[in-house]
Parts: sequence; structure tokens; C-alpha cells
Amino acid sequence: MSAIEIEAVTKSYPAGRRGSPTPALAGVDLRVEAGGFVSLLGPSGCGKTTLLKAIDGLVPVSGGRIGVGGVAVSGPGRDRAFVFQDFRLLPWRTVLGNVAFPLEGVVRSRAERERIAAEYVEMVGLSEFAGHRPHELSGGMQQRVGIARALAVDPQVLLMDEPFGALDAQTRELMQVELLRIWRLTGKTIVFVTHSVDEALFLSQRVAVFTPRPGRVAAELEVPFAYPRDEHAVRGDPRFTDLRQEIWRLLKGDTHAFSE
Ligand SMILES: Nc1ncnc2c1ncn2[C@@H]1O[C@H](COP(=O)(O)OP(=O)(O)OP(=O)(O)O)[C@@H](O)[C@H]1O
Repeated sequence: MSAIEIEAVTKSYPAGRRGSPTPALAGVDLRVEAGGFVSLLGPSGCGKTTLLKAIDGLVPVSGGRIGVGGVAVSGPGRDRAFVFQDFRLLPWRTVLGNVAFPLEGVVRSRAERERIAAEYVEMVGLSEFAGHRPHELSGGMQQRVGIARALAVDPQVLLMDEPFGALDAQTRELMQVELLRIWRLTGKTIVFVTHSVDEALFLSQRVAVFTPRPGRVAAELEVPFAYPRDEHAVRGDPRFTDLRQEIWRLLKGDTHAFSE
């Protein structure tokens, strides 16, 4: 069964006081199977974040339909959680307090909230830092907190918007390996927005390449490497090079790929 079904989704942002409406999405069709890992790649401004927010129910679509777990999305819900590029942690709260935050209003007992939060803090390898505040952590550690916070409500779907975009190259690679470990451990469905072709190919089972704005899916490519993936083996595989070239060809606007 598909966890996420996106059918003919369009989105146009209303005109500001002087401008005209901005068409952001122009008929997106995409399915993500339960437990699947799909990356969205596309030129800047093609509507990737808009689509992710629409799946989260933060942005209403103008047309078409989005279903999650067989239910039409009409607003945010605990079956979906968002991971932001800029972490968005509460600076006055500890690591444990940040991860426990989304459980407020869901789990009555504070002790129980902290028990659940501690479980996810451990999952992302930060138990030692549970009492630290965000400013005492590196960027990679802060994003681990962001991931633990997203997992804390036990969502079906993780929506990740360039989550490693603000990290240095070495930390980014470590976080990619870490994310695959967590994905395999939890079985979540992941939709992952990135600007990095290599990151999309290393992480996901499928890559959806978008057209320039207003975006729609120009092509979907299956990534054939078995998990657990070894970075050096993947990068050294001739199929990696072929897929990489194919994606770059699409991103550079191969007219045939972008025509109807
Ligand atoms: N709240 C908004 N109001 C008006 N226009 C918006 C709003 N949010 C996004 N847009 C416009 O919609 C289009 C798609 O934006 P979006 O952020 O979804 O693209 P993106 O593919 O995620 O871009 P990037 O890769 O640069 O992050 C852009 O032209 C953007 O200016």
C-alpha cells in the first residue's frame, strides 16, 4: 500500500498587493510506498518545499489531492513530522526538553514524555547531551535533535527539507549514514528534499526529478543499490555514474524530458 499518494497537485500562491499569483506546482503525481525513501530533486524554486509543506498540511493545495495512509490531507497531523534545514530548536530548552516538546498535549504525564524523549535521544546517539541546550551543540548534533523530535510522536511519515544542507561535508556524510540506520530501524516513510544529486542517490530508493517552476515530476529513477549501503561501494559502482549523468541531464533541462 502507498503511504503517500499525490495526484495532479497544483499550487498557486496568491498575488501580493502588486504582483501576480505565483504558480509553484503544476500537476504533481507521485506515490511513496509505506516504509519507502524517496528524494525530490529539482531546480531552485521548482516547488519542492511547497510540496513537502502540502504533504504536511501546512500549505493548502490549489488543485488535486494528497492522501497519507489512505486519508486525504486537510491539515497537519501526528502521522507526519517535518525536519527543517535550520533545525528550529527551542534555545531555552534542553535536548530532552526539545524532543519531549511535541509530546505535550499528546502524553499527559511529564515523566512518560521524558521517558519517550530519552528513547529517541538515545536513538540519535545524544544521551550524554540530554541536559545540554542547543547552543552547546554542533550543527550535526542539533540536527540529530531535530530528527529525534520528529520521531518522538511516532509519525508514519518523515518530511525532510534539505536537513543536511547547513552542515559541513564531513558531518553531512556521517548524518546520511546515521539517517539510513534510523530509517531501517524505524521503518518510517521518508520524503527527502535535497539539492545534492549524490546525497539523493546514496540515500534513497527512488529519486523524483522535478521540472523548473511550476514544478511537476519530470522523471522518477529507481536507485538499485541494496541496503545497508556502503558509500565507497555505491560511489564506485558504474550504475551510480550513469544515474548521476541521467539526473544531471534532466536537471539541465533536457527539452525532451521536460516536454509533455
Ligand atoms: N508563502 C509564499 N508566498 C508566495 N510565494 C511563495 C511562497 N512560498 C514559496 N513561494 C514561491 O513558490 C515557488 C516555489 O517555492 P519553493 O520554496 O517551494 O521551491 P523549492 O523548490 O523548495 O526552492 P529551493 O530549492 O530554492 O528551496 C517560488 O517561486 C517561491 O518564490
